Amino acid sequence: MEAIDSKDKKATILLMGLRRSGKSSICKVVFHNMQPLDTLYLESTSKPTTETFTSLIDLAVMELPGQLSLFEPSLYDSEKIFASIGALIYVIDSQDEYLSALQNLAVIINYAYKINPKLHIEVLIHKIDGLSEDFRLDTQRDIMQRVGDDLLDYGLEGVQVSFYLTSIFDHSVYEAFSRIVQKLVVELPQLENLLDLVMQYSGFDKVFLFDVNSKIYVATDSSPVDIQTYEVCAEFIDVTIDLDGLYEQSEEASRPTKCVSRLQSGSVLYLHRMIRGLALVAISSFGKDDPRAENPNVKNAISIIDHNVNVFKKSLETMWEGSRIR
Ligand SMILES: Nc1nc2c(ncn2[C@@H]2O[C@H](COP(=O)(O)OP(=O)(O)OP(=O)(O)O)[C@@H](O)[C@H]2O)c(=O)[nH]1
Repeated sequence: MEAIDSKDKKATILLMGLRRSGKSSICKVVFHNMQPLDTLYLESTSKPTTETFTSLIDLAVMELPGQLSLFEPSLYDSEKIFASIGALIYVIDSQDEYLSALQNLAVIINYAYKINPKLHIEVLIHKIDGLSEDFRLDTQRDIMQRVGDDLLDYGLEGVQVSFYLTSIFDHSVYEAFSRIVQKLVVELPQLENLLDLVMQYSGFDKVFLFDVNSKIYVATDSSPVDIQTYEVCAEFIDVTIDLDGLYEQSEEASRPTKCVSRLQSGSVLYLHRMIRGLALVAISSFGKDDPRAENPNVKNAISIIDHNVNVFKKSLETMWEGSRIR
């Protein structure tokens, strides 16, 4: 198992949960663009596996199979792993009876927190596609209450745990991963400030800094994220970027670095490739009747936007040079 060295700018997220809770499916869908329905036939994972991806920070997502006992000394050194990870994601199958998962989670938090009190603990209440709207919220409330009670029993009432409702059949799992990854990016506040400036000076309504391959956004401006806007921007990446060749250095120079598209609704989508597999994707939601949409000056505006975005790209390069992981 790889040790984590902060000088390598690498952060590790550990993915845990009972058998069949959905861990492999989440990894395949988010990091390998697998179609959600194809996960139905995934074999149960029997050994710890690690996915790595290069982004603003290098990330490793390590999956521990649910069938293993947590502290299986022959397979891995759990103390070393917990000491080195940045975040623990625990996946709970919300369509199944989840009391044993909650007991397992409490044991893990108790163990992990003692080794690594700075650890971010993140709980995915997963497979919510099978639950009605009302039932989703009831389930979330029930799980949060029970986890709170369990932590109290362990004398761990100060431990922060975050909860997300997720499914691989919509964008909720990307949204959850985005928020978790952002917790590991030390420069997030500076990035947010810079993106606010880009937005303000370029007339955008929303700006994301995406990891192109996974569609996780590693930063966004400070306005709230609306899931539909996220979807439109994420799909724009698919339309404009040939994923297969993205990281091929030899062709790097010949690839277009930018794409602008006007939707029927009048909205303008803008994508500009950055460093390390990242892309800035922004949207200006001009309504159909908005005179700005028909304005011939939109073209002039684009060159101003290009300039602003290039300034942002330079700042990003400088930031990357000096970056560390949390
Ligand atoms: N309805 C629904 N099913 C899901 C979702 N995510 C995963 N599944 C299904 O859950 C089943 C188990 O998923 P896996 O990804 O193999 O679970 P795992 O946690 O990796 O299991 P182990 O390898 O045994 O530890 C598969 O049939 C998936 O198709 C989801 O969001 N919604």
